[in-house]
Amino acid sequence: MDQDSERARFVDDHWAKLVQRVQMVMAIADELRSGGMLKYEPYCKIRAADTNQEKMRKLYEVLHSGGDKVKSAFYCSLEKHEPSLFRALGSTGHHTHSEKTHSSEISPVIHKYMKQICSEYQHVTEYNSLPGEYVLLSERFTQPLILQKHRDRIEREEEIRSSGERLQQVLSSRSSGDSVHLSSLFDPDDHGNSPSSVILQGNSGNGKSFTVQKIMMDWASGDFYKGRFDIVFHLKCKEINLIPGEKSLVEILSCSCSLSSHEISQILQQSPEKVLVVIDGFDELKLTQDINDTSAHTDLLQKAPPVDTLCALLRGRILPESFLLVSSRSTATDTLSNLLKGPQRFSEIVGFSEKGVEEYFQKFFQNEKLFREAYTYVKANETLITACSIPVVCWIICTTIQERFTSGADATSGLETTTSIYVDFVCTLLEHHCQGLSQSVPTLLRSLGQLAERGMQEQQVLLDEKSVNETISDPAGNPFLCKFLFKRRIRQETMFSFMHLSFQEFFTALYYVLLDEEESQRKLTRSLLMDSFSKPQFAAVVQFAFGLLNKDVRLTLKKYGLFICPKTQAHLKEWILEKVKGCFLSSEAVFFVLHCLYELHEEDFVKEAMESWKRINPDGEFLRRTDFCALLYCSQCCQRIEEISELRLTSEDFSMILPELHKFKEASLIMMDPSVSDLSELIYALTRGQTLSSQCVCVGIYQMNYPVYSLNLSINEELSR
Ligand SMILES: Nc1ncnc2c1ncn2[C@@H]1O[C@H](COP(=O)(O)OP(=O)(O)OP(=O)(O)O)[C@@H](O)[C@H]1O
Repeated sequence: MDQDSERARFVDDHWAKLVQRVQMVMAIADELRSGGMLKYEPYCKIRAADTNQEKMRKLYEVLHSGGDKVKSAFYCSLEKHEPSLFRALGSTGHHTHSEKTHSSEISPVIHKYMKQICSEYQHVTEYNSLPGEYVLLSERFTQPLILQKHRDRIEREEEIRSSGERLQQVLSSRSSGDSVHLSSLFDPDDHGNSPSSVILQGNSGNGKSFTVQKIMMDWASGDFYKGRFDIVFHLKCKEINLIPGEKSLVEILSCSCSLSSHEISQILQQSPEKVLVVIDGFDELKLTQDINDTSAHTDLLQKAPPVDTLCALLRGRILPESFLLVSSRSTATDTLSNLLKGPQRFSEIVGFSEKGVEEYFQKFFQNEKLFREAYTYVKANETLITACSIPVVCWIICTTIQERFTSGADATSGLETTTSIYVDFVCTLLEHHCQGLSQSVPTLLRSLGQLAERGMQEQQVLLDEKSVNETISDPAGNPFLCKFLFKRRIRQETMFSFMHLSFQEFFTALYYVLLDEEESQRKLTRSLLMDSFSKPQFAAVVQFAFGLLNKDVRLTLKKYGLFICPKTQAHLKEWILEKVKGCFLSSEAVFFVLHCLYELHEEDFVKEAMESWKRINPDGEFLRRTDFCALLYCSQCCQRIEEISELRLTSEDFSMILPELHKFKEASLIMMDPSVSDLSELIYALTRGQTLSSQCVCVGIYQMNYPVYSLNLSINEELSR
């Protein structure tokens, strides 16, 4: 097909849109007339028509009768007088002279920009990186679960309350197993419609900035959006807040990348419909004007305060044909949505799925053995594996475990407590994800604790806006809170929550231990501990409270001006000593106490408690791996334990407890499906005196859940020598 026919085809194909959108009809008609393509009479008819659409219809009669040559002339005139529309329709591929010069000038510039993005964005500086240290993005980035769906109130509540396996089931039911891939964020929906702007919502630490970095890197490497976006710009709202004076969009973009204002201006004018601007951290933008402001700021080069210029871009006043991807915490999504041009699409980074957590650990350790050890340990702890769905928690846990490996220990020796990981998480967000807090850290954490406790007392995880506003001074700027909008009949309702129930429990515990002596006596000791066993919803709170008493944890809290009164520490410890010395504890209470001691992680005190515990009776209950780790740690802390009865052991548990067995004066074990080697190891250990010295061990052997036989292995000191 020759050039004229191609251009004629273009005009025919886009005629319906041209009729609606061409504004400069008379300028085009004048040019056609002076080029001898339009006679006087039809020219007058066009001029006499009332509307642009009518003028275009009259013009078409001329184009139609004039054939490809006239249509080709119209095509060139259109390019000149309606450049934006012309580019939006995506020309013929046969470039006119001016197109050719532009693209040949611009593509090396874009190419250079892409190379520069690749070299900059492939590196990640971590929170603990020393100067000059970095890791590669490819060694860390793991695709998070992204949903393009608002969940209703019941669904949200279910997600916040579920943990472990159950949470995974709940999340996969939300996505029918499909996470949206980053490369598909702008794909057409089922009706063939593509969005102009995409909202990428996510809680603090869920990886919005990280995801943006990955998108930039993949576009610049040619993996994403090829052919769709010629150029992708990256703006960070927290940096825009700091740009002084008045700036045009072109100037703001040039502040954030290696291109000059002139190069940017050329690129934007040539094909605005091939431009994607990624704006990270809308929640951090210090809005200066009313979001309903209607000032006409439409020019790429018009100067205004940088935040106002950015708002004009978000509204679609500047560069209306471009595409926007804007990340925000949930606390600012409603404001963003009111501002942002349409059609919009909502997407949410929910965090890592279990598979994502596994992949992250694999990438982090890059060693199969270390990965297995670390992952198995974390997977066994329901609270930790649930918290790992927050990517930054994965980083904290892997970094902590790796330090243990480096110092020669295995993942399970001198384990980190769950509380210490939660404290690290809070510190990380306070240090790296809070800019310009409007209040002191102690005030912020105390108010969060108060809110958390109120919810716990009322057994609520979704907290109404009124209670939140009464307790928290700036909920929108608080990285620990999430905000949801729900439909309620004909209105919207706003609710808040913590990232997960376990964080609500943690903040409640923090609140209790930070109270002054009198308040702590009233709230914690008298009310909560007195009947802690009848308030199962507070079990995790009490365990976290013990975790917060740990010496290292207290030292960390002290850095933030948070002090736990010595009397509160003493009360909690006295309470647990009374529990273990006193009456018979149910199997549930046994594990509860073991976990409190584990979280406290203070060897001397654990020794005292274990040695005064008369009879530890798990009552044949099935032990979770975390229960077992807590028991193991507690027995490692002391020399002698009176009695443990009906301790049910799998083959794996058995090999873990065997080195500690000699500490129990009396032990009755239930061994589930033991192998011959388990039994011979037991006998070997007993008779070699590794375990028994005036000790009594009874072993019930179970096969397929049925008792098969029992052994009474009491050996006196003489024999064991
Ligand atoms: N997809 C991911 N793959 C690997 N690590 C991730 C991922 N997402 C986040 N992380 C880890 O979590 C940390 C925090 O992520 P990021 O800074 O992107 O959070 P954010 O959502 O932007 O938080 P905020 O709203 O507070 O700005 C990262 O530095 C990184 O260590």
